[in-house]
Amino acid sequence: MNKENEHNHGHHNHQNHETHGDHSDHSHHHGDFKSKFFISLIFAIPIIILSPMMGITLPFQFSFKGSNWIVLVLATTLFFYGGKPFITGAKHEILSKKPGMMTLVTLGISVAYIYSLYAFYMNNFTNVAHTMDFFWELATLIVIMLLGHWIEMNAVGNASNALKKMAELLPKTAIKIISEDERQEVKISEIDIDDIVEVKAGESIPADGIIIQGETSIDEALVTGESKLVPKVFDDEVIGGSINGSGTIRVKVTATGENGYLSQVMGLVNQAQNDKSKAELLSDKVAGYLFYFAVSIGLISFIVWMLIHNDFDFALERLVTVLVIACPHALGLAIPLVTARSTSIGAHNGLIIKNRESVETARHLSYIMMDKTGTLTEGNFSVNHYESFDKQLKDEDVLSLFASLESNSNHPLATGIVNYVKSKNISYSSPKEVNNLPGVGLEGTVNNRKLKITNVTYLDQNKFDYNKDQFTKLAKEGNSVSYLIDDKQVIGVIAQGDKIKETSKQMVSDLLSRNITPVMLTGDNNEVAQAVAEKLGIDDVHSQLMPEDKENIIKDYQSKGSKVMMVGDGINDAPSLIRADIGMAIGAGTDVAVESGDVILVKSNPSDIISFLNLSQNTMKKMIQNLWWGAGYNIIAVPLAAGILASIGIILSPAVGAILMSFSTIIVAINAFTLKLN
Ligand SMILES: Nc1ncnc2c1ncn2[C@@H]1O[C@H](COP(=O)(O)OP(=O)(O)OP(=O)(O)O)[C@@H](O)[C@H]1O
Ligand SMILES: [Cu+]
Ligand SMILES: [Mg+2]
Repeated sequence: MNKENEHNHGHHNHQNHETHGDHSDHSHHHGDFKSKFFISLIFAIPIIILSPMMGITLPFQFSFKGSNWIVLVLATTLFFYGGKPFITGAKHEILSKKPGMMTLVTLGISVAYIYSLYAFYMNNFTNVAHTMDFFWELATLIVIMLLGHWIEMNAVGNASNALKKMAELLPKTAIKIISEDERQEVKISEIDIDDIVEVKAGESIPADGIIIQGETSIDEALVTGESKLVPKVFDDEVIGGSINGSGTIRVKVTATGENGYLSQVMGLVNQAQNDKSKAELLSDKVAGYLFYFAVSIGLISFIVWMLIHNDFDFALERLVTVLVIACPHALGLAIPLVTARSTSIGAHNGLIIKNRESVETARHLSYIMMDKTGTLTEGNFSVNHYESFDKQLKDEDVLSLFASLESNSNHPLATGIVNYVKSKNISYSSPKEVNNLPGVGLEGTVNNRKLKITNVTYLDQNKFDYNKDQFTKLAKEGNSVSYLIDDKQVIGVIAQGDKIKETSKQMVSDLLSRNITPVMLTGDNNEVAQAVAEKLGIDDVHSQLMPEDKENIIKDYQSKGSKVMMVGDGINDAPSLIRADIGMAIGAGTDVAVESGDVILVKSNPSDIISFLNLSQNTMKKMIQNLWWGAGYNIIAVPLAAGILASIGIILSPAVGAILMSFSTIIVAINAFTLKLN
């Protein structure tokens, strides 16, 4: 149930292209960080030069009488101006009761600022021994924080602007054919379904449609990932956003705007980026803990250093460094960046990942169940034998009856028969009162005769007489065999063969080498199922299944604790696609299957099953690496910042802490960006 709900909202998400997930909350500071960085830098330089404490590193001093006042004014301005994005961010976090990165940074710079005010007061208005102020530390800290966050934002932008790139695939205008000698350039938004548009060589296709004139080859890299020209002729489908090769074509538009293929994919990618996956919820949690961890370690190290050295300045510096270094910025981006990248790599390679959890589940799979027709085989049936058993009917008459009854069905067997009959120029009529018999065939009235087309299971169950030897022979040759019956007897037979997809065999052996057991689930007869399974190397075969059997088999395997993926294309596969831990729909299949799937294979190519497993494996690897770079590094960084190695001279200043914290984010972004499919 739960799962179905998820799917539903997946289909209404095209409106929210504007909305963004939590993690991009601060992306509107993007420009902010940049200009604030440069202006803050200008403020920081005199602060650093005029700060007396810089004497440690500089052999001479620039300070003069009264210069400390200049430092105070500049630093105060810098704190409020440069620190503003962090302070505002912290306010948001505290109001929503989720103290995190911004709160840590704000705590860090506030402690530094307030303490410096105190030092300033002590130095200028009391006779107490010299107290070190922190203004130059504050200045460098703010400047580096701004720089770091600006670079981070850029990196994040690059990793997640796949959507923008996709949107740019569609041209802005199109040439609409109004009449034979009138054409008009119109905006893309003004194209309607059934309009005819002309696409010249080298131009992008403005909308999904069917070629009604001309021939060409088209670069469909947006679905296939590879820039390869696919030949297209009359009646072939074209996808909006793909690029026309050498010929001029006229296209009758079948889908525009939000219904177009590209928009749908963009909607899915967008949704995937906004939904929180389990890994992401985990990283949010860790980020929350990190706040408390940093504050407690910071305070503890402050107290410990006070007890050891009784040096307030030193202790305070350690506190600030801890707060700064623990800024979980990287963590907030660790998972979303990887998923954004993974989803868009998928989409560009014909793998549409509707439910992102499937990427996380994929590594636990023990079984992949596959429907036969359309999944492992082409689903283009040729007719190998047909015969009449009724003396009144010629073989061709039986063939015509088969075609008549099948003519309204879009089952692959039906399409095979109708195409064959059309190619032989045999006429057929329209059926009446057609009724699908799931897992069996169909019934209906043709020329006032009540007829059924069924498989052998039905004949056996209902005790019809038929030629069993002939059946065994046809089936052993790899044929799906269907019978035509009236209420009393079998009046004809048709045997249809299908070709195994080229990449099926490789896919099966790849699965086996990954220790995933391939299982075939088919409604077809045992003999054909065995023949196909043997050719492919599949040992676990379930045949002559009724649609509900597939779901039950999946439940069965699941009840033993296994994770199961189902790959299918038919209406009858929809329940099992939903039932399975991952439902993978073949893109060329029925809409119902596609709606029920968590993942869609646009190219209908079995080798993409392996690509999906690879992508998911690589994605998980990157996520785990990123969790370490985003949070795990604190195991080392925080104690260092707290001064645990001070005894051997390793002490981090707050500014160095800030540099390290930015590094971690940049590493996380680069790591996500280098995610590959294979
Ligand atoms: N329109 C039809 N014409 C003829 N036979 C049909 C038709 N629809 C279903 N059948 C019969 O029912 C059986 C099961 O069909 P179904 O579409 O449920 O198969 P399936 O479980 O998807 O298996 P697969 O796709 O692997 O062949 C078919 O093998 C066929 O014998
Ligand atoms: Cu940060
Ligand atoms: Mg099927």
